[in-house]
Amino acid sequence: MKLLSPAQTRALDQATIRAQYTTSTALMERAADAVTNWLLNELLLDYDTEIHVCCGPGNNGGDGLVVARNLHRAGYRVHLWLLPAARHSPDFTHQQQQLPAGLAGQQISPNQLPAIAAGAVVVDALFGTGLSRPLEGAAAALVRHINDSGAMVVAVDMPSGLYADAPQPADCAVVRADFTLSFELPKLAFLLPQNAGFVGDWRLLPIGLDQEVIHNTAVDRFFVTADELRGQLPKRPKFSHKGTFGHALLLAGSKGKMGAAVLATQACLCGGAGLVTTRVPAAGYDILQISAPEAMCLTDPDTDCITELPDLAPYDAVGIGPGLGQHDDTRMVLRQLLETAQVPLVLDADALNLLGAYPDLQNLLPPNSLLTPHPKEFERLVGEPARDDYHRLDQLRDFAGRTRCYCVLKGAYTALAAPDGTLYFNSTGNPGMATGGSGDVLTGLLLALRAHRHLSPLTAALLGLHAHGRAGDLALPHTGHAGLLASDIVRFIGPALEELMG
Ligand SMILES: NC(=O)C1=CN([C@@H]2O[C@H](COP(=O)(O)OP(=O)(O)OC[C@H]3O[C@@H](n4cnc5c(N)ncnc54)[C@H](OP(=O)(O)O)[C@@H]3O)[C@@H](O)[C@H]2O)[C@@H](O)CC1
Ligand SMILES: Nc1ncnc2c1ncn2[C@@H]1O[C@H](COP(=O)(O)OP(=O)(O)O)[C@@H](O)[C@H]1O
Ligand SMILES: [K+]
Repeated sequence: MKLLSPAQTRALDQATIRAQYTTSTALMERAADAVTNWLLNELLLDYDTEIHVCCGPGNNGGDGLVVARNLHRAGYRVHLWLLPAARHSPDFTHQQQQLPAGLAGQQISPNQLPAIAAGAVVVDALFGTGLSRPLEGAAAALVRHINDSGAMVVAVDMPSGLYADAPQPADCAVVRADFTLSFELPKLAFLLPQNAGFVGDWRLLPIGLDQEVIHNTAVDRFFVTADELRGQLPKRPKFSHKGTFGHALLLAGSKGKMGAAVLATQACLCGGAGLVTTRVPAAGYDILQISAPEAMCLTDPDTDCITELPDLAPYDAVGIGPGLGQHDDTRMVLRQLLETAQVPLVLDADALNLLGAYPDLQNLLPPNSLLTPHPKEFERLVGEPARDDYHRLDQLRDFAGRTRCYCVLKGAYTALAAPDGTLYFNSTGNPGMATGGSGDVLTGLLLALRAHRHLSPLTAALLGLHAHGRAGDLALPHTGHAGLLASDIVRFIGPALEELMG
């Protein structure tokens, strides 16, 4: 799915009106009907609930007027509140004229705010994608009043006061919604941790916007869903053998962190690599052979950390980092790997920390390498804290462009930046995956997919991120959030990949 800017959203709106020979009022009614249906069928509003519909002066407010009208006609207890404004959009004015006699909107002011009971539902239709500046005066007062009310808040299209794809200044008033009902496509703002308290749970309501126009709109950011990835993992041919699916080499583990090597190895096996060899310090030999008997184990001469790079000739891809430690000798192994590798690389954890601590190593990164930092590792990698989540995405794009690599930023909605600066956001996963070892599993899975001979670096990365989160989602009903362990994610990698197979 494309993540459009507000200007592109407006253009899409207009193009839909032209392509479907419809009117902007009719489109507004579609949007408002979708919101009304969601309130009735998903939120299960009951007739006793006090509903406050708060409308701004533009088309977001126009949506709100239609929702209020719909609910009023259906017999619900609707209170309609309007913001004072110098100008209203034509569609707002039109919808205001359609209000039934029993539903008069009342204008609010900073010292005349509606009484909202804690058990009420507030429909926030103050501002949507047309927000042009931070809220002040009556709008800011109403937003703070809604936030303090304890009512359930459902935002139409956007929580009012939030920009769709840019940061807002600290301390400005933004609605804290329980649910945000957005039309057709998500907004970038929904995917960023700093906005979680405003957006709440977000849902997409289809309103029949023109698919051809969406298809032809050029964007550099995507929210990647299962529909877009299904079929991208090649089916295994009847006469395939273990040599068909690549031989992966993993360098992982150090004293006290051999489990990371085990998890990444298991994930690489479940990710479909034909053969997996894991290089561990000598102390890891029994651990690895017992816990991952399907993998081959190449021990380092050193007991506790990796000090020598094995011959890379047999391998189709190399992964390095989980539980690796940052010993000086290990750093030399990383340097040698970066200087000599002719096959795809996946770099994680301490390999990234070493790249951060010794930035000259970054100049050696082979193009198309895949790096998988979480935000802290990413900060070490770029050597500068981000001002906010938007700035961090800029840093991610810059890093991918500068190194010509694919760089992940892990979290809920993990982001992937491609060397051309395109951003892809993953749509799977759950908070149960916020547990030690989940990232090691991702590394192993991505390594398997990079060893696959028929996947581009981008497709491998997108499939891996999706399948990792999906495996976590498939594990969840069996484990619950607290009980979900990294090894549970491993167990469901196979089923998650199967869903994506051609
Ligand atoms: N595109 C679609 O797919 C569809 C879109 N639809 C709906 O339309 C919405 C977009 O409508 P929109 O463009 O009229 O903008 P909206 O958010 O109502 O605000 C604009 C008004 O607010 C004002 N204003 C702005 N900032 C302000 C501030 N800080 N403080 C005070 N005032 C401020 C601004 O005034 P101005 O900046 O000109 O002074 C203008 O009057 C979209 O979110 C969705 O709900 C659906 O109906 C159909 C399908
Ligand atoms: N709230 C969440 N929602 C979805 N995925 C999550 C969430 N929290 C963590 N994850 C995923 O779990 C993994 C955690 O990786 P990482 O922080 O490196 O863990 P570790 O270092 O313990 O292995 C990442 O792939 C991340 O996207
Ligand atoms: K809104």
